[in-house]
Amino acid sequence: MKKLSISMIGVSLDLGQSRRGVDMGPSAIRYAGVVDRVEAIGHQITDEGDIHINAGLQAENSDSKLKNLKEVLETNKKLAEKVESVLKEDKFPLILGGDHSIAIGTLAGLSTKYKNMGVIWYDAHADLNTDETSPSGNIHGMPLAVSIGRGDERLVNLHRDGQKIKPQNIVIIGARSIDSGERLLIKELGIQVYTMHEIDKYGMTTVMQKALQHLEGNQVDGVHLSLDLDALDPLYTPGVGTPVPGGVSYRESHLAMEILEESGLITSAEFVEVNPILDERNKTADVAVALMGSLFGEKLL
Ligand SMILES: NC(=[NH2+])NCCC[C@H](N)C(=O)O
Ligand SMILES: [Mn+2]
Ligand SMILES: [Mn+2]
Repeated sequence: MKKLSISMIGVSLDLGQSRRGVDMGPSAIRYAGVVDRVEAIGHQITDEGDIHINAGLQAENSDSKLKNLKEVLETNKKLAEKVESVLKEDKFPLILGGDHSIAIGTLAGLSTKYKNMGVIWYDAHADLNTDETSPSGNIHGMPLAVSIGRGDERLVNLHRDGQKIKPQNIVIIGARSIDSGERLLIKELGIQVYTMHEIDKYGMTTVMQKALQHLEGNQVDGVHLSLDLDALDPLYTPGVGTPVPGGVSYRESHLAMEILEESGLITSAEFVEVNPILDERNKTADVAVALMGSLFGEKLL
């Protein structure tokens, strides 16, 4: 496997959703041993520290359609700049969340280099809501919509104006909680979604192969993995704010990461939604680091 030079960026933001604590995710993932794990495979990794915002505990604005918009914008702007600068040094960006709203900044930063980027969205949710369709007003349910140019223009135009990724370059894997507005958008744009149904029916190997074939068919110039720990069954990852039963297993997730690694297509990754307050003895961060092991080329033999 190719030796990478990885830049790890923590984003301690929990204001894209309503349950506090996911801002401590980067710290939990560090304690779970990410640096040693990745170095043992033979990669070089630099910890760039955290991007954070000093919002105190007051922030949540409960009846807004875009909760904590100001803080989410500010944090994502900083993240997009950081990702852009890491790419200029030819490093592999590895982003630790934080809630999933940080994908807005990640994808904006990545879009400065990759003009036809593929995205694998490994998640129980589609995160395709806009402020108009969201049942919660939580921005962590909106990052994919924002990145294809839908929703509030302050979010859509973050870092660079307009669309950052093409809807046909998105593959969602593991979905099992999709809101009605998201369902309409998926149908309207023909976004590829492999729900739990397809994973159960065809198996993870077939699903991942189809996902990668689809992206290769589109001649993508890079592939970003955005992995929300709630894609896994809460049995394995209890430390997430929006758990949904009936999820992907631990083994299936390792298999998915191994197939991504074998493809050699992944050019950046983020692991989000680890909430240590809701977790059991850092189990969820441990799973995140184990999956990073497989993604970066750890082998059983
Ligand atoms: N990244 C996540 N965990 N997103 C959960 C989104 C839940 C729901 N669809 C919403 O919009 O509020
Ligand atoms: Mn999710
Ligand atoms: Mn998500």
